[in-house]
Amino acid sequence: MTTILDKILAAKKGQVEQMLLGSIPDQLDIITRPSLFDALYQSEKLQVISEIKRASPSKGLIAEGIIPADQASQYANAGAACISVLTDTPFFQGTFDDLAEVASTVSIPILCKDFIIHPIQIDYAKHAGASVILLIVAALKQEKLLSLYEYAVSKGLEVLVEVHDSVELDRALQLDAKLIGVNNRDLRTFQVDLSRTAEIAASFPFEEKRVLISESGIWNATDASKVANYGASAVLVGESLMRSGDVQNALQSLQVQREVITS
Ligand SMILES: O=P(O)(O)OC[C@@H](O)[C@@H](O)c1c[nH]c2ccccc12
Repeated sequence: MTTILDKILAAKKGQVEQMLLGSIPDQLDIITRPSLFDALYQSEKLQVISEIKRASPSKGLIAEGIIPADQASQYANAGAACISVLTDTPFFQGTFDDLAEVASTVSIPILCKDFIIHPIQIDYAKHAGASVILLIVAALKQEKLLSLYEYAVSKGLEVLVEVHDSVELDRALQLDAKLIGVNNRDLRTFQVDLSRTAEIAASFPFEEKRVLISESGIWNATDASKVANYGASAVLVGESLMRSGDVQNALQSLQVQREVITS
């Protein structure tokens, strides 16, 4: 069965070929951003990574005509730990220009949310001002995953490694990834199930100075408390914040108290 991830990755190969033919845009942003890991590790409150998300394959159009800089300022003012910017165009209607616009507006960490399969995408992310990139374990063979991980680290970037089951968690741990995200959305069926975070948390080595981030399907304080109790340090939230008429209130309601796990 061809999954949405297969389709996205096939399109991404074409985009990378185009990128390789052109030249990388000039580096726009030279500010040093604080470390996302430091903001999350042993935080007493659940932290929020808030996403700029115009559209998605599962939900279609979410927020047409938004201005990324405005949305980003609202997130930062509300106390977001990091802003995630989708840069994939065909499926999510994001761009590297969105990322650059956000980078020139806020000084908190910025995550480039894309389907990275080639180092040139990491160069683009860095040049547009990202301080963190996403690598999706399900999208990459281990050797490729490792080489992209090392390339990003060599460029001074932090890496969020996304997993969806315990086999993938083992692969993330082989890289010695410190920031590990579990996607509650199954990319084959689009079903969201917060107990995915519980599953991963059950075998997550919290005592090893790593943080677990619960991604997708977080709508309210009840959801946030659930994943905080499983052990998540942060949530990655797109749709519910994009649709909210009161970003400050919506975001702050997710910053629930959590129990700090120390070894
Ligand atoms: O809009 P949501 O359900 O709050 O989800 C946000 C984020 O987790 C989701 O956009 C996401 C998680 N992993 C990804 C990988 C690629 C693209 C998108 C994603």
